[in-house]
Order: sequence, then structure tokens, then C-alpha cells
Amino acid sequence: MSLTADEMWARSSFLTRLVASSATISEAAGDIIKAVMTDGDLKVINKSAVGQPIDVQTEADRAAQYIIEKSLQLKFDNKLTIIGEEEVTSEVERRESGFSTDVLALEDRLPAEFKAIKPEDVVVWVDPLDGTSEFAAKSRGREPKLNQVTVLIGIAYKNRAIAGVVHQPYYNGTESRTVVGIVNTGVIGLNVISQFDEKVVVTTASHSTDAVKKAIEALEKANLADRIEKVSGAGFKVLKCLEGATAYVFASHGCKKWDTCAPEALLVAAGGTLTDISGRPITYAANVQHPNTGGVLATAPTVNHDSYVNAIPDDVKAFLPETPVVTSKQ
Ligand SMILES: Nc1ncnc2c1ncn2[C@@H]1O[C@H](COP(=O)(O)O)[C@@H](OP(=O)(O)O)[C@H]1O
Ligand SMILES: [Mg+2]
Ligand SMILES: [Mg+2]
Ligand SMILES: [Mg+2]
Repeated sequence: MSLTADEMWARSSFLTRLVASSATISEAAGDIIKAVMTDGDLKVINKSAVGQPIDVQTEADRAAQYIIEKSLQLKFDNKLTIIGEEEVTSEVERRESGFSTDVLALEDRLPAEFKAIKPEDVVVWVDPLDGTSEFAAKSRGREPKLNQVTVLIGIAYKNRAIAGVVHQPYYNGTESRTVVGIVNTGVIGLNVISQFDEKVVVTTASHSTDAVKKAIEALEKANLADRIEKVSGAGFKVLKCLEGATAYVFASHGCKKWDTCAPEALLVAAGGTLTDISGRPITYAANVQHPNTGGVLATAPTVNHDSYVNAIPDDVKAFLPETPVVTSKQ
């Protein structure tokens, strides 16, 4: 006899409940992102300091951050440590209390260690809108590639990314999809491709630097990159690695922990790897500095991660040190 949704919730551990709620909340955030786009006034601001490269934020980033944090804290009695890209400023009335029964169905496969996780053991990393440069492309006179926009909710335990929700509000035009992964448990919402006719390497479309270019050139020389695709968003680039690309390479410190936590967990759950550019694991402790100072290197399932790490030139690696863990608030 099959269980009702409420019965599935009642028998589930905290982690499965958190991921199931995050999946549905990411979809509510996706609705809000689409509503802002339909409204047409993105209220774009530039977050970067004077003299620094442009770093845009829109009303959709702010409103999506708000609904994600408020809904998660309401559902879990304000017990969560949440670190988000944006401040919780743009008020939205809606609270999402739903959850995904597809995710709750993963409970039976959850490792015993994960079943024992409590709210105080996790850090939730939220990027309410990843790929803002695409979302706001019209403000710079360009048509946006909206399928590159994602909502990212990542869960870290013992400093490692263990579960991730990647929601694509415009997966197929206006149709959305939600992809979820829990490490050592499973992936839902996407068919993972792990055989490759050519080596496609994805990298940034909007934040290139000399080091980013140098790393890509080195991979081309080592026959590890037959074709380069420049696309936006860390979430979208990792989805690419699950659907035919071989690697995601970003030799820059601009990407943050909320960009990589959910994608990393999803990729690892599918059998892939995500580290910094030197092959070091990325730490998601609550007191870690937010920038991924060591860069990002992700490889698809079945790809030899070390071969990519080894091909990155030493001077590029030296320029991208491991992220320090700090004790003071940043
Ligand atoms: N130099 C930089 N300054 C600010 N953000 C950067 C950056 N380089 C990368 N990022 C962030 O990393 C994510 C992926 O970047 P890219 O699309 O260039 O690969 C984006 O997240 P957001 O869109 O959530 O801000 C982007 O803002
Ligand atoms: Mg941003
Ligand atoms: Mg981002
Ligand atoms: Mg963002």
C-alpha cells in the first residue's frame, strides 16, 4: 500500500525533509523570478565597488532570496543557518510550505549517517538567482538566454556539500524543471550522460580574465578540450556537465560558495567531481570566506578529474590559493 504525502513526511529524517522542502521552495522562487521578468521592470543595481567589474542584482534576485529564506525558516522553526548571496530585503507575501514527495522517496536510500543529521549540523547556501548576467541581459541591449538561469539551494554537513537543489525556471522556454541530488543516495529530475563523443569544456560567458583564458588554452593543448562553450551561471554549467559536457573550468576567484554548494552536491551524487582549480576540496563551513579563491574545476561522471587538474599551469594555480576559514564575520 502506498503512503500519503503526510505519512511520507512523518517517517522521513530531517535531511530528506529539508531537501524535499527546498525543492518546492526553489520552484516558488522560480515563479517569482518569472513574474519579475513578465512585469518587465527588473530594477537592476550594480553591487560592485567603484572601479571593480560590474556585478548586477535585480528585483528577482532580492525577492527570490526573501521567499527562500523566510519559507525555509518558517518550515524548520528558525533553526537553520542560511547563507545567501543577497540580503533579505525585498518583501514577498507568499510563503511556500510544500515539499516534493519524489525527494521524500529517497529516504530509504539515505545513508545512516545522514539520517542522524540535525538542523544545527547543516549550513544552507542559497543563490536565489544564478546567472543574473543572462537574466538582466536586456538592460545591456542583449536578448537573455533564460535557460541559463537557475535557483540554487545547497546543503553542507561537516564542511562538505551533501545535497543540492538546482531549479531551472526556464528549462524549455517557459517550462521549468527541478533537479535534486543527495550524495551517496541519488539524483532525480535529469538523465545523467556519462559517455562523450567529444570533450566539451564549459566556462564563463561574462567573467573572463587572463587566468581563465590561460587555463582553457592549457586544456586545449593537453587534448582535454575539443570545444569550448561560454555560458552563464555555475548551476547551468554543472547541469551541462551532467548532460554531455566533460568539464567546467573557471580559473578565477569571482565565484562564491553559494554558486558551487548545490551544483557540487548534485554532481557528486551523480558520480562527478567538483574541486578548486588545484584539485583541493571546497569547504562550506559557516565561517569560511565566501569567494572560491581557488577557482572551480568540475568534471562529469567517468571523466578523470586529476587529468584536468594536472593540465592547469602552475602559475595559474599559484594565483588561486585555497580559501581561508575565518573566525570573524565578513
Ligand atoms: N568576477 C566576478 N564578480 C562577481 N561575481 C562573479 C565573478 N565571477 C563569477 N561570479 C559569479 O559566479 C556565478 C557564475 O558566473 P559566470 O556566469 O560568469 O560563470 C555568477 O553568479 P550570480 O549570477 O548568481 O551572481 C557570477 O556572479
Ligand atoms: Mg550575483
Ligand atoms: Mg551565482
Ligand atoms: Mg545569484
